[in-house]
Amino acid sequence: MAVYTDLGAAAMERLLGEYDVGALRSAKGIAEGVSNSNWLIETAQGRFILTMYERRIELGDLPYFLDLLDHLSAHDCPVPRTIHTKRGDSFVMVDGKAAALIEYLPGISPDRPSAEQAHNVGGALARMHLAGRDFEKTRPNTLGPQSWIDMLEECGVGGLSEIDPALPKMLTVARQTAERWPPDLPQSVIHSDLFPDNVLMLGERVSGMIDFYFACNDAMAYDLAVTHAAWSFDASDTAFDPAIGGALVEGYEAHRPLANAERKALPLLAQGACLRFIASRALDWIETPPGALVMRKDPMQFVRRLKFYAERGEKAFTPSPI
Ligand SMILES: Nc1ncnc2c1ncn2[C@@H]1O[C@H](COP(=O)(O)OP(=O)(O)O)[C@@H](O)[C@H]1O
Ligand SMILES: N[C@@H](CCOP(=O)(O)O)C(=O)O
Repeated sequence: MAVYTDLGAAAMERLLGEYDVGALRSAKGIAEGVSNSNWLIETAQGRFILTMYERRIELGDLPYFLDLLDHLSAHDCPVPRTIHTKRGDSFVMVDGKAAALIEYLPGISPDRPSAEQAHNVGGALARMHLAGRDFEKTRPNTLGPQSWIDMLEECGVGGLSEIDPALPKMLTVARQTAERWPPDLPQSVIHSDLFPDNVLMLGERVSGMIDFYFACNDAMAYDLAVTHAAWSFDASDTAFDPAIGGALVEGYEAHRPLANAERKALPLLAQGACLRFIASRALDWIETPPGALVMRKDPMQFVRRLKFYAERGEKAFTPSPI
């Protein structure tokens, strides 16, 4: 579940009163998600998402994330707009916590994406990268190569091996990958966490890309590699689906063809993407006590994907027509 804060009816009405969205009709907590509290809000004017920022988010980064939604939406990307208060603010403070009202977008996150859906997600990602190039705010990637090493070191060899005996080795792999990390690939705004649960779809069409709270300025090809690693494997992780991976890359390149250096870098970028999720999941695993309300995600899932990318190299990214 992801409603960490109990906002009573009066507090909710007061909060919504800051906005020009009409009278509050209902507010329902949303079960999905792990980081923030989310409510589906209905007012006389329609539906909205209210997000209260609970963990991992620096207040100083909120203008980047929330203005980015407006920028991308104004550039015809399927991204929800930020609703501003009557005073023009993009977020409000409630008992010391920041909260923002976001446009509601229809759609369902796919659990078994089709190749056509993957193709369209690749296209939406490329269009987002193109639209992000003239976004005036910047934010560094705080989850870049050094952070994987830092997070794994924070877990400690003992902590890692308690999760799985194969995990401590990832510290060496992270150091080696960081040393080989390509420094100068073309950059833009990247989502950097475009998992299926952060995409809403209506049939084959992408109706929404959400959860931009890891967005930053970094290599566009890295974002494609993250998305590839997040979408192209079946839930049991036993199989890579070349039709999904191929369609994703092909859909991306229909809008933004990759430069040779980007294409060559993809296998390493995908290994880095795996390390980023291995490290954050391992740290979350250690910091989240068993029995907590939040589901712990398995770091070993991305150890297996990392091995796949190391073995398969460029062949993992060969486009296959849908
Ligand atoms: N703009 C939106 N339109 C429709 N549903 C949304 C929107 N934003 C979030 N949601 C819903 O809320 C859930 C959790 O949102 P998310 O931003 O992914 O939370 P978290 O950061 O906690 O993972 C999503 O799975 C989706 O169902
Ligand atoms: N996609 C990440 C988890 C990020 O959490 P979120 O709740 O902010 O989407 C992973 O799978 O490890």
